[in-house]
Amino acid sequence: MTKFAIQTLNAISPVGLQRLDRDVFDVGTDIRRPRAILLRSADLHSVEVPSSLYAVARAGAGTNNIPVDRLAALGVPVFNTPGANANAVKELVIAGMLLAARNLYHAADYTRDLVADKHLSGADLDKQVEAGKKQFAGFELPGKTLGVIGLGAIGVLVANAAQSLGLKVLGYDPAVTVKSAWQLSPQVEQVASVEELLSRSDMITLHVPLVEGTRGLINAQRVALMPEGSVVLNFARGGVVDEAAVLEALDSGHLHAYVNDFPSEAGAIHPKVIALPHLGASTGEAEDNCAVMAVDQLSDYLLHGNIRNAVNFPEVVMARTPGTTRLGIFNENKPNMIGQITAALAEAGLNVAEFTNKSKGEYAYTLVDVEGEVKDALKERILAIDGVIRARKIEG
Ligand SMILES: NC(=O)C1=CN([C@@H]2O[C@H](COP(=O)(O)OP(=O)(O)OC[C@H]3O[C@@H](n4cnc5c(N)ncnc54)[C@H](O)[C@@H]3O)[C@@H](O)[C@H]2O)C=CC1
Ligand SMILES: O=C(O)C(=O)COP(=O)(O)O
Repeated sequence: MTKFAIQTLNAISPVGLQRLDRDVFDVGTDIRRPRAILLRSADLHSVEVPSSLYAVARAGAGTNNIPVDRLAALGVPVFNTPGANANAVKELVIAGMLLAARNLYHAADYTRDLVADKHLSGADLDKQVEAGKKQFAGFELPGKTLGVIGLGAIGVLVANAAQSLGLKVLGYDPAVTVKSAWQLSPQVEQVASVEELLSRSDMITLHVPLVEGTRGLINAQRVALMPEGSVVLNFARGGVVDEAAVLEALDSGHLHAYVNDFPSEAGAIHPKVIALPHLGASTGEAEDNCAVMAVDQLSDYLLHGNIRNAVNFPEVVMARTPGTTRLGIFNENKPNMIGQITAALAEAGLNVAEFTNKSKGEYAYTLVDVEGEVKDALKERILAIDGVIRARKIEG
């Protein structure tokens, strides 16, 4: 059997990689015609998609670094790992709230300077510590209001944690899932608009994907709605915030701080910005969780054609029927596709043992287990059906 070649474009946790049986998979950075790409934040937009490619797996949540639509049109699923790094981000958001509320970043700089630059020690150091501390006096979290925009895997954890720290929590998500709604603390108040959330929050935190609809979500008009002295936390993506508008509001004193995970040239050196080097998912635990989930989903797809957690195709999982050959077929979501596919199978004299088809947006995916030999001519016949994008024969 030819091995599946998997190219890794970022450091992926060995806890995940070791789940790939090396008798079945070749794994490395230097693979020329990969069947699959396994990555974190590497930018795939500028990379030519190799014709050999069957799948892309993102060990993480955000897929804005991947040409998801272009790959869907080629019948290439893009997997991600929903929730696998959510706790790591939640903890950093809580840390970010405290950094801003207690002015910790500047306070630590102040004490370092007393020793490193001013060379103070002993009683002189104690004196300056006590004299300087008043400029860093902050505020406490209980009683303050946190607005959470995006109540998915991360937003729900942040909302619940903030609630248990004594904050009043407002949430906004126009497409909240049933799963999120079940997990969300009943004390979190859902508001009807971003505007309402902004005008009632002392701090806001963003947990939406970067897509066309969320680019520049926090802009000058919306910043103006926030109360004087409020804080913006952005652990989603840089592009969700119009940073120039936020910097202006920091300069005018309207905003107190901007804590984010996506440094820009202007932001990184601004005195009221705390810019971290994209650390949200950088814990051993999150890296292991994401790698395990990405690897398991990817190998299940390569070996069995099952699709779980693809952002561009529906969830299609079917147990293998012993003694059959499996076909995985991607097609446009339009009428009479199933009829034409099953007609082609019947013409070839093949009996269908199991069949499942699901659609998501513009595309659909079929898994079918057939009894008898699947000849190349049948695959060609299926590929010739108008609207079929890709067909793959998966041996048992
Ligand atoms: N800083 C970091 O290292 C990390 C950043 N992220 C970022 O966080 C994002 C969210 O991650 P998850 O919570 O795991 O994703 P998720 O898919 O579970 O949740 C996203 C939520 O945003 C909602 N949403 C979409 N558009 C919206 C809008 N216009 N207004 C309000 N809500 C909207 C969706 O309905 C969904 O409930 C990722 O897409 C990624 O960009 C994720 C992990 C680590
Ligand atoms: O999962 C995400 O969306 C992240 O932003 C984490 O990115 P990373 O895997 O740390 O490069």
